[in-house]
Amino acid sequence: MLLKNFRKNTTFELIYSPASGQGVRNYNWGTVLMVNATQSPYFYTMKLAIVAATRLEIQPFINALTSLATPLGADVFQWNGHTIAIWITGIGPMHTAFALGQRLPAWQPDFALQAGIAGTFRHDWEPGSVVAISREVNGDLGAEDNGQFLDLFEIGLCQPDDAPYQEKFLVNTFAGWPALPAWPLATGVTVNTVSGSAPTIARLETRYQPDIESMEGAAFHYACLVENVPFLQLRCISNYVEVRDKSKWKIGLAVKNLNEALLQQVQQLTATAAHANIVN
Ligand SMILES: O=C(O)c1cccc(C(=O)CC[C@H]2O[C@@H](n3cnc4c(=O)[nH]cnc43)[C@H](O)[C@@H]2O)c1
Repeated sequence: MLLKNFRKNTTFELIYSPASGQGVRNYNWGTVLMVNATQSPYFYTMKLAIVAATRLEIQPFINALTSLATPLGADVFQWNGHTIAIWITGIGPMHTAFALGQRLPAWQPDFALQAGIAGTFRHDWEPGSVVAISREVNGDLGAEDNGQFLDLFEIGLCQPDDAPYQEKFLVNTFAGWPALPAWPLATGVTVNTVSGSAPTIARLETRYQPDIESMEGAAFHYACLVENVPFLQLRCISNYVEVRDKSKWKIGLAVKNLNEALLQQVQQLTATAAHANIVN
């Protein structure tokens, strides 16, 4: 939140609650602050991290930012007084976890937003549809036992409710996010290997009832939950999870729709926060 040039005894509705900073960090959304001229002014700008596995997936968004915002450096922009950083992590959970493990604690963003294309298990969902992921599960972290897959929890190396897991899932409650996402909510499963055989697909569906498959979602949820950063994962469906036929993937459509949704979400976030700049 940025409060500036306020008049004596002005009240402000807290429109944006930062995850970091000082002074107002413990207030909730909707809190009305009374600020008087004897108090030090609080200057808050939102720090937003946009996370993607590949640059290709969010290139249209980066192009839009380049024309609408002020570049502050490589992959860092200023928009409506807020700082937006683009973090390209690489494909898969390992690359994503390492990148976020380095960057989240170092930069401490107020919000993190992951955007990417994904496969869907739901044959009634259309390629090009955008969803927000409400919970994630690791799909291939465990052991094979004589042809049967056992996940970490079934082996007993982890308890289903060991923090930050909730019954095996990495749940986004959207706590700290300004509003519930405008897109349908979906369950995501994260894999190292894109599922492309009937037994693997059946195993994942039976165990976890996922709607969406990606290669980074669980790592993003895990990192944000551990670092206590409010987060949102947006995915746009590029393909069905089925026996691999890349010729059927609608990557162009998925990237287009993903980037429209991403721009809309970021505009909403920055505009809401910018509202705090308005001085009466
Ligand atoms: O051409 C290939 O064989 C190939 C193999 C693995 C991945 C790719 C990608 O282009 C995926 C990039 C990116 O997209 C996400 N994604 C998209 N569809 C799926 C899916 O069905 N299952 C898992 N991940 C998917 C993923 O998050 C990657 O980052 C191409």
